[in-house]
Amino acid sequence: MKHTAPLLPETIIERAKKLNSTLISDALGNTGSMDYKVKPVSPEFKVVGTALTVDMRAGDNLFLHQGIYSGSEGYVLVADGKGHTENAYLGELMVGAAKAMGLEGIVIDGLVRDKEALSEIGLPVFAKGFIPNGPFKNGPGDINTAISCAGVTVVPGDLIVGDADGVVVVPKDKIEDALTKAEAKVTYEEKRLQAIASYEQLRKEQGVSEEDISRIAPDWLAEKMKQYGY
Ligand SMILES: O=C([O-])CC(=O)C(=O)O
Ligand SMILES: [Mg+2]
Repeated sequence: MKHTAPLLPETIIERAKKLNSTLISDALGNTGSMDYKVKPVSPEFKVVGTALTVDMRAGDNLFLHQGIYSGSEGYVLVADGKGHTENAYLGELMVGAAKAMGLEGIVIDGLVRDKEALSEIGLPVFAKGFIPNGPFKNGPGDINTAISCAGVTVVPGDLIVGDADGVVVVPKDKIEDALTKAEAKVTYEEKRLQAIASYEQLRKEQGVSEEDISRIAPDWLAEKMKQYGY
């Protein structure tokens, strides 16, 4: 049995909660996202926390059960279900237990069941879809080892950020840099949103001409388009 990685500092978690999956992926150079099929069971679900990993045999959730009772507040269970599509890895009982244990959420490369109950319980669960078939419970599997989950490497202790767009994994040694870059992107995007809104107002109230395009288009566009003769 391997030890659970220490929780990421609360300052890191609070900063990440003010961001979202897309800003963080931008900060990682358009990387970090799990397969696009991994989505929240309910679109309003969001999760930020420290990865606690589970490796499972395809279609078998024995180690996911154990993982739930190894967890506590601050951790997101990230389980490699090998993209298996014939059995669900969890349902309302396990999600209820995970919530009772204080876990922040569960991310699975695979399917789940009891969709309506999962939406009501409210613990953010991210998965590739739903199927009524239940899982086997024989193992083998592992807890707190490096896994590959839906196309991304997850090491225990990594930062997990999930929302309506999907799930992004930030390797431990890149967290500080990624958060700093994502925070700078927030400032940039706020300015862009303002420019876009002012242009719309100007167009409706006074009308605009071709020169006014520089008021709405991003600064880098004209320079990049020169090579194409624009
Ligand atoms: O059978 C299982 O292990 C999963 C399940 O149905 C539940 O959590 O409700
Ligand atoms: Mg059940």
